[in-house]
Amino acid sequence: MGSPVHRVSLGDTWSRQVHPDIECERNIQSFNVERLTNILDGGAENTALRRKVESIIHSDPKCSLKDNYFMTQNECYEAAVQRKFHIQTIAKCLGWSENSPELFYAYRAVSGEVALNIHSLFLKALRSLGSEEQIAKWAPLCNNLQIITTYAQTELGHGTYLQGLETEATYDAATQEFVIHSPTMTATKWWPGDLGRSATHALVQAQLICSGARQGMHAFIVPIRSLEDHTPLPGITVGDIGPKMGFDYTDHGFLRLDHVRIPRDNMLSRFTQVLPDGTYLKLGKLQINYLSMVITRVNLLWGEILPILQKACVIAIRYSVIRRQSRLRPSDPEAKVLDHQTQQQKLFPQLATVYAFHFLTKNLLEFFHSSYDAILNRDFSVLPELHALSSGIKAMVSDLCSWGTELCRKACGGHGYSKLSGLPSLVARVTAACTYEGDNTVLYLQMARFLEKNYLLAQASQDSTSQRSLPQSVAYLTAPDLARCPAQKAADFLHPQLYTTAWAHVAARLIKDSVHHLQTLMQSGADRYEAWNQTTVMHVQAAKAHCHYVSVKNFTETLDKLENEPAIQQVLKRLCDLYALHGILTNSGDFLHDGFLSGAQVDAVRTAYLDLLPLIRKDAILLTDAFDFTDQSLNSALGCYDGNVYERLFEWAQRSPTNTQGNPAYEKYLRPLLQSSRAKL
Ligand SMILES: CCCCCCCCCCCCC/C=C/C(=O)SCCNC(=O)CCNC(=O)[C@H](O)C(C)(C)COP(=O)(O)OP(=O)(O)OC[C@H]1O[C@@H](n2cnc3c(N)ncnc32)[C@H](O)[C@@H]1OP(=O)(O)O
Ligand SMILES: Cc1cc2nc3c(=O)[nH]c(=O)nc-3n(C[C@H](O)[C@H](O)[C@H](O)COP(=O)(O)OP(=O)(O)OC[C@H]3O[C@@H](n4cnc5c(N)ncnc54)[C@H](O)[C@@H]3O)c2cc1C
Repeated sequence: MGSPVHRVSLGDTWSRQVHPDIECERNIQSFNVERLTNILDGGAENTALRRKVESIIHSDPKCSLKDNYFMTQNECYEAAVQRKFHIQTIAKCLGWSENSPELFYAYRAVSGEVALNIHSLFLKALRSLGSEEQIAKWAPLCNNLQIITTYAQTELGHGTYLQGLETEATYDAATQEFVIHSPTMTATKWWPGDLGRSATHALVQAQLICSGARQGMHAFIVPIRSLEDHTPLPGITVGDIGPKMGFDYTDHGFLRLDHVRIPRDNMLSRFTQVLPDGTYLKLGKLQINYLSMVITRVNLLWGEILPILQKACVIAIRYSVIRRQSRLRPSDPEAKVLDHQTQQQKLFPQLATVYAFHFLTKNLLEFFHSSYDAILNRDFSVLPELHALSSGIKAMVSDLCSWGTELCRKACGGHGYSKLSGLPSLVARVTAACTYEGDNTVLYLQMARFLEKNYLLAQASQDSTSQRSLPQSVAYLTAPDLARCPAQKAADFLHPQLYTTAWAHVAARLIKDSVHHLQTLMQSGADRYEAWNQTTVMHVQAAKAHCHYVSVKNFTETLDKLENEPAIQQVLKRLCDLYALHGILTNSGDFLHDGFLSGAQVDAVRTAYLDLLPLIRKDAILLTDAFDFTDQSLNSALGCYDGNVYERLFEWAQRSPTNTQGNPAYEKYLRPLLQSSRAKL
């Protein structure tokens, strides 16, 4: 079972012996961990390929994350550039192409801690918004790192409201050029990754001005630094935005453009074009230029956000079987902290959530891949649903991953506050995901707008004879609804059909209430804009409930597909039950509000939920092992596979420069202070 040699991978003294307190957790396996790893990887061949790539990356010391926690911002950035450079060299030698699974696994092995991440997001934007000629010209330059690129959209004054971006791209028909200009201080681009110190080219999102009119946000490729000596080109002011909460390895930057001229061909023109005489052509809605954000949201969920909570769960749960604190009975030895019910209540919902989100994100990726070619070929029919789902799911997953990662950190007590646990940097990193690629509230509201439209369509079709089919994710809005939950005892709440229906009921009711409230305000004289703002709190609540429903339904459907794996199906069903019931308990007011659940039924939900905790407890370590993170990529003194927490924490602390570089403050201040007070003693 598994590959312990692969997992016991740090190669330090402590790795040779697995701590008995974690070893015994692995002695009785109620399911095949390796098989679950294969399922998570999407097949045994992917697991094998991933491990092969990991062993290549981990055998190169230049790719190591070992000393990261002791580095300054500058050192982190330099090390991340070095890792990027080495991975690129390895990829070239071994023929790993852009978007290959090998490259994806290589970045996973180094925990994504490489420079030039936005370079890959630029490439995705180029491939979605650029014409075939533009892709043929720019993609090879990017792939060979002949140019380094960034995605420069956000400005000092605006990030969310893209119609408010101030950077201008004015077409000059006389020279067939665009003049890119930052007219105000607030038009300064602010935040783009890889911009501060690395990028030679920026994909600048700017207001197109041509044919005498402002045409909205469009994407332009702008050279910003010399390819000879990396100095800023004429008209460019560029630099780093300074210290941040995290992401020390990324050089987030600022950019001001002073009437910078670029050729007409540098406007990405798959869906919109400016002809030589300045005529403007557009396919579909202007918001098609937002397509690159849809793509990035989906990809970041899978590649960046989800693994953070997975790792946090691995670290916190492994640590919680080593850490002993207090006695459950006076005569017992001290208990593993994971045996305290409250510790299980903190950690197991996070574990269940991250499994739910794994399958949810996988499904979203599949939906994205099945729609993407059609969109590129100008069939925009699925775009509204894809945009709504990617917005709402990005918001829910990043919100709950952020919440869950912080909870895992706190669940490790004092040691969770040490950077050496790995948890503080995970928290700092995942928190950013609630903001980048769209602030979560704003994204929930995009989902809410889609729900409102489809609710009204559902109503209209119920009132008429012709049935209109709704997008699949909102089809439940036309399904018959139960007014009361039929459950009579705790065990009834372990039926996926029952809790999925409960979530559908609550989501549909919250959508209905928010839309009706909006309409009531409008009927009483408020205009749509005012009425919308007065109901946004309700819309966000409805959007959250809908996303929760989608995730519960998706988890139950995933279980159905595992009928050939009964042991794995059983262990995942417990997580699915826990995920759904935990959601009901934390939002019980919404279920009680219209009498769908009674107080007694909520008590029964709690009983069912609490009964699941000890069942999950038995498999907890195995469920975290199944993610199959290497010790190098976890980079945590608390979370290693072997469980030798204290030895490693002690040894890693010795490496701190504060212990090896002497103490200048002693010479300057402490010695004089101590010596002067000694004279008085
Ligand atoms: C790759 C694997 C992993 C690699 C690892 C990498 C690690 C790297 C780690 C971190 C990387 C971070 C990178 C971060 C990058 C960024 O943050 S880039 C900047 C991102 N910025 C945003 O996301 C801005 C958010 N704002 C918006 O999206 C929009 O402005 C808005 C909120 C949608 C509002 O726009 P507006 O023009 O006002 O539109 P509306 O009036 O609200 O809507 C009009 C209609 O358009 C539809 N619509 C809106 N957006 C889209 C879209 N994206 N796609 C399709 N359709 C869209 C909307 O639904 C409306 O439709 P109708 O209702 O039918 O009219
Ligand atoms: C780590 C990191 C990396 C980033 N990388 C990039 C990058 O590579 N390229 C790039 O271009 N940008 C990047 N960004 C910028 C990021 O995309 C924006 O910060 C983000 O889109 C949020 O916009 P904002 O900062 O303007 O927030 P604001 O919109 O100013 O948000 C402030 C508050 O206002 C609320 N609010 C705003 N509008 C509304 C509304 N319509 N309705 C209700 N509430 C509203 C929000 O909910 C929030 O509470 C990055 C940011 C971070 C933190």
